Amino acid sequence: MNINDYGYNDDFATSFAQQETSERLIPARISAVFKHVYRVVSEDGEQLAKLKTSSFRDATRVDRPSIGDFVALESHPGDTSLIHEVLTRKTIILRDDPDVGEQVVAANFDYCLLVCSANDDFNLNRIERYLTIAWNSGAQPIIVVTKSDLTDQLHDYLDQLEVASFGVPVYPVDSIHGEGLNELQAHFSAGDTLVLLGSSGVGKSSLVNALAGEYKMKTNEIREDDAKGKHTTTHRELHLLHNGIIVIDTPGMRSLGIGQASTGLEETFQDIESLAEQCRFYDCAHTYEQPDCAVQQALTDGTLPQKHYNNWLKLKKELAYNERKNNVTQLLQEKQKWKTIIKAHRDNPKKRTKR
Ligand SMILES: Nc1nc2c(ncn2[C@@H]2O[C@H](COP(=O)(O)OP(=O)(O)OP(=O)(O)O)[C@@H](O)[C@H]2O)c(=O)[nH]1
Ligand SMILES: [Zn+2]
Repeated sequence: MNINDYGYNDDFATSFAQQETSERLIPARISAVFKHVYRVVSEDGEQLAKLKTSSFRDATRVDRPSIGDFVALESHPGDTSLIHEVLTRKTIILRDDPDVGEQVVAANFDYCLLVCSANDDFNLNRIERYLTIAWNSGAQPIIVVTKSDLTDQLHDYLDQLEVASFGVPVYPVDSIHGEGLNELQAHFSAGDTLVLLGSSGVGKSSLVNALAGEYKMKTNEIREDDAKGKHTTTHRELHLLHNGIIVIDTPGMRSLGIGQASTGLEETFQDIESLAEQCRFYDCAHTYEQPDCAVQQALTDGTLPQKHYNNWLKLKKELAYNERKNNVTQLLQEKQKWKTIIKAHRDNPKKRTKR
């Protein structure tokens, strides 16, 4: 098995070369994430791996490997291998989970496919949300309109997308009969990694199967705890398709908040952002009827669609909320740090504690 087939390239090799260890390590990619164990692929083939405890003792959830990550592996063929380090990520999608906090949904993908279907589910606001996430991830967004065979209004949908996408490529496809697939396929090369963002039922799995030809999405099971004979299944997986394209499949993609995607928001709403720049009021919120506000004027003369503007406001609010929440978290962490320092000082007043 050649790790380059899995998207390993010079950038990751540079990150890998920075290891300072006497052990023999090899580069590997995380191809499945289970509760306490990972599946990795490397020149030694497919194997199970665990975190090397000493390397990840102080690691946050975000520091730990996620699907798509490249890692430095102490390989033990036939036994459980050890992950020493996560190599510098090229792209990333984060998700703030109310139960477990911030975590990495996927890493190191080249393209974000924003999948929507050409039927009643078609929703421009949702596309704008996905665009925001995609721009912020660092990967290139591509919009795929599935089920093109089920509508006679395809051109209407494509027109709407052309306005909203600012040059992001848009591909209509019919995954069942194969229409439009060659055009989409031509966008990718072997070794490219894709993630698909889209609501349940829009046709993500069908699209992957269609792109892959004979490939069928398979389900995976793993025996996690031999002593108790427990089985755990997962959907966090990375697949190498027969045409050399790599697809990350994770349920985390179905409902995503925009997190702190301020860059993504600027890209997605670049028309409003540039209107806002033209606005002559220094700290205008562009939200209420102010006769000379450039944004309000564009709304009035109809050059700025109201729906697009409303979604911008909504996502901006969500962003502001997330940032406030993050500040509170930082504040609490800071407080906790000082508590620890004060306690250490109290327990041992002579010893100076490091901040
Ligand atoms: N006619 C037509 N049907 C499609 C197309 N793509 C998907 N479908 C159908 O839409 C349904 C949902 O497709 P899936 O591929 O399972 O959707 P998904 O996005 O993977 O759904 P989740 O796994 O729930 O996220 C299935 O019945 C597919 O056969 C298409 O291009 N044309
Ligand atoms: Zn204004």
